[in-house]
Amino acid sequence: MDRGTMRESVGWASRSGGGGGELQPGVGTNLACLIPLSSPLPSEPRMSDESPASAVAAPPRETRAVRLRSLPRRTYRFRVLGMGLAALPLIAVMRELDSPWPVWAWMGLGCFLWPHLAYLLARRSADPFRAELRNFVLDSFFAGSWVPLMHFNLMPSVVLLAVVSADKINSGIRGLWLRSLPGMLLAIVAGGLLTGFAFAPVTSLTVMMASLPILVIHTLAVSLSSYQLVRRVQQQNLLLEALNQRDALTGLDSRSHWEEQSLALLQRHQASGEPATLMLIDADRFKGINDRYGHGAGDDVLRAIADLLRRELQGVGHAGRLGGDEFVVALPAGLAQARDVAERLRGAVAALQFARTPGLQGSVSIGLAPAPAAPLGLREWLEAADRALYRAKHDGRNRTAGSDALPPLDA
Ligand SMILES: Nc1nc2c(ncn2[C@@H]2O[C@H](COP(=O)(O)OP(=O)(O)OP(=O)(O)O)[C@@H](O)[C@H]2O)c(=O)[nH]1
Repeated sequence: MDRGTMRESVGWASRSGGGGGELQPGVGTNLACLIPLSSPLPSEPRMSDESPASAVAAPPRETRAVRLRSLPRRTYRFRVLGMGLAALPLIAVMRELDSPWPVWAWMGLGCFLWPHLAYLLARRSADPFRAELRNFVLDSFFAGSWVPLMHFNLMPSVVLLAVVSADKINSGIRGLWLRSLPGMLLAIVAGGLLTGFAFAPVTSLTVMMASLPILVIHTLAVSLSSYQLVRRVQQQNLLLEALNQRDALTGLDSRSHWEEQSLALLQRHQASGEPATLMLIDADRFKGINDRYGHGAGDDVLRAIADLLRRELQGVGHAGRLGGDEFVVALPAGLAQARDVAERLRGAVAALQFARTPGLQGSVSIGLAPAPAAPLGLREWLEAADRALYRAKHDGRNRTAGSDALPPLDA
């Protein structure tokens, strides 16, 4: 390995390089879905690709498939409820207008039949998610058509249009609101032509009362769903943060988390003289272990080294995996104490036995460097430890060496 190659990125880049959404619609509060769905709806694949959240691992295919299949079922009861509530102001206005039977039939179709029909259509579709999107657009069409049929009665018209629009936006599905707009406008114009654009905007107290349930329940449902979404995002952020701080294979600090912790130690050292030594640990001839015993056995060795590190450190210092077969520890200790720790660790690694891989033996080389004085930083500290590690490798491996500013340590 070329130890002369210094690393980048806060001073370093891993030598071996190893070790290293979609926008989830938050709610189904469509007029058809007044109550938030218990879990986020899956979004369209194309949309998810564009979303910044797609950087986060997408759910496994099976989970997505199950969600897609279950979407119509989850939407169904909310569509039944939402359309049912919309029927209240509609009936109140139609009674006042003494509407003809086709208007009643249209209301009955939209409010009471459509939710069941939509469910059947989506369930029978080869692509239930897209079928549900079409259903959402048709929900808007119904809402739009009811406005002229109510002769533009102000309060229920505004409530229905606002609710149905808010639901599209609130669904989190990009473009859904815009896509449903033409259908809604078309329905308003078509209904207007049928009624001769009859205009009676004054809302009676009865109609106002009948409009309240959908208004109140919708507002509460949107608030609740937003609350749930925010909570879920908060929890996922915490989870992501925790994952970012850990190396997946060994459970030690991830590189970035280790850098944060160690920088703090270095700063304390430079501010108050707190002792600090860096320990850079590299598995010897690790490529050979992989080649001979397989990557699984190599992983076992890395995990075992990490376990020994944890046991040795007992929570003192910051141990991380820089990447590949390289570990690093920032110890709040002087060089002599750090050397003791390093030697114990080295001996323990050399004595490792692997039940699953008899004959497998590992060893590590370790470079030590005391913390540099200001203004030198983490980069320089790591470089000093890297030079020491280079010497340990060069002198035959399975040994500990001090940085070039120090007298060499015995193996
Ligand atoms: N099993 C396993 N191998 C890894 C992992 N990450 C990197 N490696 C391998 O670790 C090896 C590291 O080899 P090098 O550091 O280049 O050299 P080496 O064989 O250890 O030799 P010296 O360090 O000079 O003693 C490479 O073959 C990588 O493919 C990992 O997470 N698991």
